[in-house]
Amino acid sequence: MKSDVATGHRSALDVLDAGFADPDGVEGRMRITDLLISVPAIGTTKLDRILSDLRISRAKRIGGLGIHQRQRLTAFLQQRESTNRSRRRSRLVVLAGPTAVGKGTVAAHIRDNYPDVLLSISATTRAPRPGEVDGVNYYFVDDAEFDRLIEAGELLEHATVHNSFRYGTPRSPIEKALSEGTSVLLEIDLQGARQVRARMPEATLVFLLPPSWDELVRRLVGRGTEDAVERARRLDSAQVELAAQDEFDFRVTNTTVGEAAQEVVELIKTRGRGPRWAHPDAAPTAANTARGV
Ligand SMILES: Nc1nc2c(ncn2[C@@H]2O[C@H](COP(=O)(O)OP(=O)(O)O)[C@@H](O)[C@H]2O)c(=O)[nH]1
Ligand SMILES: Nc1ncnc2c1ncn2[C@@H]1O[C@H](COP(=O)(O)OP(=O)(O)O)[C@@H](O)[C@H]1O
Repeated sequence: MKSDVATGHRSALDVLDAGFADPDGVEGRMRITDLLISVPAIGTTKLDRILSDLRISRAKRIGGLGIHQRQRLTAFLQQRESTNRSRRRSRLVVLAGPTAVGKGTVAAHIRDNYPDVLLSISATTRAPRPGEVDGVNYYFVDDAEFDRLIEAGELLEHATVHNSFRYGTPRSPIEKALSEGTSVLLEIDLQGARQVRARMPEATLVFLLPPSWDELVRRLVGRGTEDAVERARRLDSAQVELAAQDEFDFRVTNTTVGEAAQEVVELIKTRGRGPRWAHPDAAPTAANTARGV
């Protein structure tokens, strides 16, 4: 664990400024090596490389730096602080759950009402439905293009869903958004959620639950997009999918779309990671954990 005794809980930039202002004071006499080692994620290995890049010798103290060395060190620490700030703010959140629970509906509500969250647009080999727009709902591609995306490493995850078409998450828009401090929501199936967990353990996984089994069946029938045989098949997989809910960090019940969307957005904005690391208050509450499903 890093000790911040040397910097007294202040940021390294504050200590640097104090050292420049008073070269003979405590900060001015502080060694550059001690200052840099107090910065999170800088260890002895990185230290030498950073000092060499900044063209500062190990023996230097803050007060003894030349003007150009000061400028280079200040720019380096500013850049580091701003990168850390954006990393802290942005989250990758995966929303999954059984068929017809309302994943698409809740995700669309978030896209339309919370513009600061980026809803990832998947690539798929299925044909567009009436009203669906390429590049808005999905990137509609053929099998050859899907193979190319996989081979080029352009998909963060991909899976064949409901035994029929292939779906995958384009990697680069997500990496760009996260590096700019924008949170990203993926609405994907269970296989995809597991792949994301394996590849990006820092992602937050949210499982959307129906208020009851009967309501799930009503929604599937009410949507009217599958025939009776396909509905029966999907309900079988829904049983299997519901059994996986404990793999997820949080569970949100989709009783009303607006409230479920709001709960997901609150998880995006306030929870960095799952309960393994989060504050105890972050544990799912009785209110958002469905019973008897
Ligand atoms: N693994 C994975 N699943 C996805 C992706 N995009 C969508 N899905 C899932 O594919 C399933 C089918 O979605 P869709 O074609 O919109 O059909 P619908 O759910 O029957 O309306 C849903 O369970 C989505 O969560 C993706 O990029 N990766
Ligand atoms: N909170 C809700 N209350 C009532 N109906 C809902 C709710 N959320 C979604 N639905 C309806 O349930 C059906 C399935 O939703 P959909 O978003 O297509 O599910 P999924 O993407 O999980 O397969 C749709 O007809 C949708 O309008």
